[in-house]
Amino acid sequence: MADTTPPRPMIEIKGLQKSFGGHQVLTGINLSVAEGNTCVILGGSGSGKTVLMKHMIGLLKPDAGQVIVDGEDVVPMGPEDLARVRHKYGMVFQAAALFDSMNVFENVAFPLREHREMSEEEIRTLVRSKLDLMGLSRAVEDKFPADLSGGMRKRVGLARAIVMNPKIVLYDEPTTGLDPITTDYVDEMILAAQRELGITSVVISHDIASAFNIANQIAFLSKGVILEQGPPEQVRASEHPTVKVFLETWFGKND
Ligand SMILES: Nc1ncnc2c1ncn2[C@@H]1O[C@H](COP(=O)(O)OP(=O)(O)OP(=O)(O)O)[C@@H](O)[C@H]1O
Repeated sequence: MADTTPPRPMIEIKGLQKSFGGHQVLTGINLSVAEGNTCVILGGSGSGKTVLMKHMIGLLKPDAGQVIVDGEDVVPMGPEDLARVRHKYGMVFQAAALFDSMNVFENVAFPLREHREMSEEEIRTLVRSKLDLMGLSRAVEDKFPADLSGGMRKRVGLARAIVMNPKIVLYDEPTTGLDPITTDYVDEMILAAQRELGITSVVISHDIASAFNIANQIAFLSKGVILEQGPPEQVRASEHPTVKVFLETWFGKND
Protein backbone atom coordinates (compact mmCIF):
# COMPACT_ATOMS: atom_id res chain seq x y z
CA MET A 1 0.00 0.00 0.00
CA ALA A 2 1.17 3.52 -0.76
CA ASP A 3 2.52 5.45 2.19
CA THR A 4 -0.02 8.18 2.90
CA THR A 5 1.79 9.70 5.90
CA PRO A 6 2.11 13.43 5.20
CA PRO A 7 5.77 14.52 4.85
CA ARG A 8 7.07 16.11 8.03
CA PRO A 9 7.87 19.82 8.00
CA MET A 10 11.57 20.57 7.47
CA ILE A 11 11.08 24.28 8.18
CA GLU A 12 8.22 25.61 10.26
CA ILE A 13 7.76 29.29 10.95
CA LYS A 14 5.21 30.41 13.50
CA GLY A 15 4.11 33.95 14.30
CA LEU A 16 7.36 35.51 13.04
CA GLN A 17 7.65 39.26 13.56
CA LYS A 18 10.58 41.53 12.80
CA SER A 19 11.04 45.30 12.85
CA PHE A 20 14.02 47.49 12.07
CA GLY A 21 14.00 50.80 13.94
CA GLY A 22 10.22 51.02 14.15
CA HIS A 23 9.66 49.79 10.59
CA GLN A 24 7.79 46.48 10.84
CA VAL A 25 9.02 44.24 8.00
CA LEU A 26 7.49 40.89 9.01
CA THR A 27 4.15 41.13 10.78
CA GLY A 28 3.28 37.55 11.69
CA ILE A 29 4.53 34.93 9.25
CA ASN A 30 3.31 31.33 9.41
CA LEU A 31 4.94 29.03 6.89
CA SER A 32 5.60 25.32 6.73
CA VAL A 33 7.91 23.72 4.16
CA ALA A 34 7.57 19.93 3.96
CA GLU A 35 10.63 17.69 3.72
CA GLY A 36 11.68 17.23 0.09
CA ASN A 37 9.50 20.08 -1.17
CA THR A 38 10.50 23.17 -3.11
CA CYS A 39 8.85 26.28 -1.72
CA VAL A 40 9.11 29.46 -3.78
CA ILE A 41 8.62 32.77 -1.99
CA LEU A 42 7.15 35.28 -4.40
CA GLY A 43 6.58 38.94 -3.70
CA GLY A 44 7.41 42.45 -4.80
CA SER A 45 10.59 44.36 -3.99
CA GLY A 46 10.93 45.17 -0.32
CA SER A 47 8.16 42.76 0.74
CA GLY A 48 10.49 41.03 3.22
CA LYS A 49 11.58 37.90 1.31
CA THR A 50 15.28 38.17 2.14
CA VAL A 51 14.57 39.10 5.75
CA LEU A 52 12.39 35.99 6.03
CA MET A 53 15.11 33.79 4.51
CA LYS A 54 17.75 35.19 6.87
CA HIS A 55 15.63 34.06 9.81
CA MET A 56 15.63 30.52 8.44
CA ILE A 57 19.38 30.23 9.00
CA GLY A 58 19.46 32.27 12.18
CA LEU A 59 21.23 35.25 10.60
CA LEU A 60 18.52 37.46 12.10
CA LYS A 61 16.74 37.09 15.43
CA PRO A 62 13.00 37.85 15.36
CA ASP A 63 11.13 40.10 17.75
CA ALA A 64 8.60 37.29 18.20
CA GLY A 65 7.88 33.85 16.83
CA GLN A 66 9.53 30.49 16.23
CA VAL A 67 11.70 29.16 13.41
CA ILE A 68 11.79 25.38 13.67
CA VAL A 69 14.38 23.74 11.44
CA ASP A 70 14.42 19.95 11.27
CA GLY A 71 12.59 19.81 14.61
CA GLU A 72 14.61 22.45 16.52
CA ASP A 73 13.73 26.08 17.21
CA VAL A 74 16.74 28.13 16.08
CA VAL A 75 15.53 31.39 17.67
CA PRO A 76 16.94 30.81 21.17
CA MET A 77 20.13 29.13 19.89
CA GLY A 78 23.63 30.39 20.64
CA PRO A 79 26.50 30.42 18.13
CA GLU A 80 27.53 26.76 18.58
CA ASP A 81 24.09 25.30 18.00
CA LEU A 82 23.48 27.71 15.13
CA ALA A 83 26.71 26.59 13.46
CA ARG A 84 25.52 22.98 13.76
CA VAL A 85 22.13 23.83 12.23
CA ARG A 86 23.77 25.81 9.41
CA HIS A 87 25.55 22.64 8.34
CA LYS A 88 22.13 21.37 7.23
CA TYR A 89 22.04 24.17 4.66
CA GLY A 90 23.53 24.87 1.29
CA MET A 91 23.09 28.32 -0.20
CA VAL A 92 22.98 29.77 -3.66
CA PHE A 93 23.06 33.53 -3.95
CA GLN A 94 22.13 35.82 -6.79
CA ALA A 95 25.71 36.50 -7.80
CA ALA A 96 27.05 32.96 -7.99
CA ALA A 97 29.74 34.03 -5.48
CA LEU A 98 32.44 31.71 -6.77
CA PHE A 99 36.06 32.32 -5.88
CA ASP A 100 37.63 33.86 -8.99
CA SER A 101 41.11 32.60 -8.14
CA MET A 102 40.02 28.95 -7.90
CA ASN A 103 39.10 26.66 -10.75
CA VAL A 104 35.72 24.93 -10.91
CA PHE A 105 36.93 21.78 -9.16
CA GLU A 106 38.43 23.72 -6.25
CA ASN A 107 35.36 25.93 -5.94
CA VAL A 108 33.13 22.89 -5.52
CA ALA A 109 35.67 21.10 -3.27
CA PHE A 110 36.02 24.16 -0.99
CA PRO A 111 33.31 23.29 1.60
CA LEU A 112 34.67 19.73 1.87
CA ARG A 113 38.20 20.96 2.53
CA GLU A 114 36.87 23.47 5.07
CA HIS A 115 34.65 21.14 7.06
CA ARG A 116 35.64 17.53 6.52
CA GLU A 117 38.66 15.33 6.94
CA MET A 118 38.67 13.54 3.59
CA SER A 119 41.16 11.92 1.28
CA GLU A 120 41.78 13.50 -2.12
CA GLU A 121 40.11 10.51 -3.70
CA GLU A 122 36.94 10.91 -1.62
CA ILE A 123 36.87 14.62 -2.45
CA ARG A 124 37.29 13.89 -6.18
CA THR A 125 34.47 11.34 -6.14
CA LEU A 126 32.07 13.68 -4.35
CA VAL A 127 32.92 16.75 -6.45
CA ARG A 128 32.56 14.81 -9.69
CA SER A 129 29.23 13.28 -8.68
CA LYS A 130 27.82 16.77 -8.04
CA LEU A 131 29.28 18.22 -11.25
CA ASP A 132 27.76 15.26 -13.14
CA LEU A 133 24.37 15.90 -11.56
CA MET A 134 24.61 19.51 -12.75
CA GLY A 135 25.46 18.34 -16.26
CA LEU A 136 29.01 19.73 -16.11
CA SER A 137 31.65 17.70 -17.90
CA ARG A 138 35.21 16.95 -16.84
CA ALA A 139 36.41 19.58 -19.33
CA VAL A 140 34.90 22.28 -17.11
CA GLU A 141 36.79 21.25 -13.96
CA ASP A 142 39.96 23.18 -14.78
CA LYS A 143 38.25 26.32 -15.99
CA PHE A 144 38.11 29.50 -13.94
CA PRO A 145 34.84 31.36 -13.22
CA ALA A 146 35.81 34.19 -15.58
CA ASP A 147 35.84 31.70 -18.47
CA LEU A 148 32.29 30.44 -17.83
CA SER A 149 28.90 31.67 -18.99
CA GLY A 150 26.49 33.03 -16.38
CA GLY A 151 24.41 29.85 -16.51
CA MET A 152 27.46 27.63 -16.02
CA ARG A 153 28.60 29.70 -13.06
CA LYS A 154 25.16 29.19 -11.53
CA ARG A 155 25.47 25.44 -11.99
CA VAL A 156 28.92 25.40 -10.39
CA GLY A 157 27.45 27.42 -7.49
CA LEU A 158 24.70 24.85 -7.16
CA ALA A 159 27.17 21.93 -7.28
CA ARG A 160 29.09 23.63 -4.45
CA ALA A 161 25.89 24.22 -2.46
CA ILE A 162 25.00 20.52 -2.55
CA VAL A 163 28.48 18.99 -2.23
CA MET A 164 28.07 18.48 1.54
CA ASN A 165 24.72 16.73 0.95
CA PRO A 166 22.69 19.38 2.77
CA LYS A 167 19.12 18.71 3.85
CA ILE A 168 18.02 22.17 2.74
CA VAL A 169 19.16 24.57 0.02
CA LEU A 170 18.25 28.26 0.06
CA TYR A 171 18.29 30.06 -3.26
CA ASP A 172 18.17 33.85 -3.35
CA GLU A 173 16.97 34.85 -6.82
CA PRO A 174 18.86 32.09 -8.65
CA THR A 175 17.68 33.11 -12.13
CA THR A 176 17.79 36.90 -11.91
CA GLY A 177 19.64 38.34 -14.89
CA LEU A 178 19.66 35.09 -16.87
CA ASP A 179 18.14 34.71 -20.34
CA PRO A 180 15.03 32.47 -20.65
CA ILE A 181 16.91 29.41 -21.93
CA THR A 182 19.53 29.57 -19.19
CA THR A 183 16.74 30.15 -16.66
CA ASP A 184 15.08 26.91 -17.79
CA TYR A 185 18.39 25.12 -17.42
CA VAL A 186 18.94 26.40 -13.89
CA ASP A 187 15.34 25.43 -13.03
CA GLU A 188 16.11 21.92 -14.28
CA MET A 189 19.14 21.76 -11.99
CA ILE A 190 17.05 22.82 -8.97
CA LEU A 191 14.56 20.09 -9.85
CA ALA A 192 17.39 17.56 -10.27
CA ALA A 193 18.75 18.40 -6.80
CA GLN A 194 15.29 17.85 -5.35
CA ARG A 195 14.60 14.65 -7.28
CA GLU A 196 17.99 12.94 -6.96
CA LEU A 197 18.96 14.05 -3.46
CA GLY A 198 15.58 14.66 -1.80
CA ILE A 199 16.67 18.18 -0.87
CA THR A 200 14.17 20.61 0.65
CA SER A 201 14.49 23.94 -1.15
CA VAL A 202 13.38 27.48 -0.43
CA VAL A 203 13.69 29.82 -3.39
CA ILE A 204 13.22 33.58 -3.45
CA SER A 205 12.13 34.62 -6.90
CA HIS A 206 10.74 37.47 -8.94
CA ASP A 207 10.32 35.13 -11.87
CA ILE A 208 6.74 33.89 -11.92
CA ALA A 209 7.25 31.44 -14.79
CA SER A 210 10.24 29.88 -13.08
CA ALA A 211 8.38 29.75 -9.74
CA PHE A 212 5.48 27.81 -11.24
CA ASN A 213 7.93 25.53 -13.01
CA ILE A 214 9.84 24.38 -9.94
CA ALA A 215 7.55 24.81 -6.91
CA ASN A 216 5.50 22.22 -5.04
CA GLN A 217 4.53 25.10 -2.85
CA ILE A 218 4.33 28.86 -3.36
CA ALA A 219 4.14 31.46 -0.62
CA PHE A 220 3.13 34.94 -1.68
CA LEU A 221 4.55 37.63 0.57
CA SER A 222 3.31 41.20 0.63
CA LYS A 223 4.11 43.90 3.18
CA GLY A 224 5.34 41.38 5.73
CA VAL A 225 2.47 38.89 5.60
CA ILE A 226 1.87 35.78 3.55
CA LEU A 227 -1.32 36.45 1.60
CA GLU A 228 -1.51 33.00 0.04
CA GLN A 229 0.40 29.74 0.36
CA GLY A 230 -0.12 26.28 -1.03
CA PRO A 231 0.36 24.23 -4.18
CA PRO A 232 0.94 26.34 -7.33
CA GLU A 233 -2.57 25.70 -8.69
CA GLN A 234 -4.12 26.99 -5.46
CA VAL A 235 -2.02 30.18 -5.54
CA ARG A 236 -2.77 30.60 -9.26
CA ALA A 237 -6.51 30.53 -8.45
CA SER A 238 -6.17 33.01 -5.56
CA GLU A 239 -8.97 35.53 -5.21
CA HIS A 240 -6.76 37.90 -3.25
CA PRO A 241 -6.58 41.14 -5.28
CA THR A 242 -2.85 41.76 -4.65
CA VAL A 243 -1.94 38.19 -5.62
CA LYS A 244 -4.16 38.37 -8.70
CA VAL A 245 -2.59 41.62 -9.93
CA PHE A 246 0.94 40.29 -9.35
CA LEU A 247 0.29 37.02 -11.19
CA GLU A 248 -1.49 38.75 -14.05
CA THR A 249 1.69 40.63 -14.87
CA TRP A 250 2.86 37.30 -16.20
CA PHE A 251 -0.16 35.04 -16.74
CA GLY A 252 -2.15 37.93 -18.22
CA LYS A 253 0.38 38.07 -21.04
CA ASN A 254 0.89 34.34 -21.43
CA ASP A 255 -2.52 32.68 -20.97
N1 LIG B 1 19.35 45.05 8.30
C1 LIG B 1 18.32 45.86 7.99
N2 LIG B 1 18.16 47.04 8.63
C2 LIG B 1 17.12 47.85 8.35
N3 LIG B 1 16.18 47.58 7.43
C3 LIG B 1 16.29 46.43 6.76
C4 LIG B 1 17.37 45.50 7.00
N4 LIG B 1 17.21 44.43 6.18
C5 LIG B 1 16.09 44.68 5.45
N5 LIG B 1 15.55 45.85 5.79
C6 LIG B 1 14.31 46.44 5.23
O1 LIG B 1 13.32 45.43 5.22
C7 LIG B 1 12.49 45.56 4.08
C8 LIG B 1 12.39 44.21 3.35
O2 LIG B 1 13.67 43.91 2.81
P1 LIG B 1 13.98 42.56 2.01
O3 LIG B 1 15.41 42.66 1.59
O4 LIG B 1 13.59 41.38 2.83
O5 LIG B 1 13.02 42.69 0.76
P2 LIG B 1 12.88 41.69 -0.47
O6 LIG B 1 11.46 41.25 -0.50
O7 LIG B 1 13.93 40.62 -0.37
O8 LIG B 1 13.16 42.69 -1.67
P3 LIG B 1 13.92 42.50 -3.08
O9 LIG B 1 13.02 41.64 -3.90
O10 LIG B 1 14.01 43.89 -3.60
O11 LIG B 1 15.26 41.87 -2.78
C9 LIG B 1 13.06 46.69 3.24
O12 LIG B 1 12.31 47.84 3.48
C10 LIG B 1 14.47 46.83 3.78
O13 LIG B 1 14.92 48.14 3.66
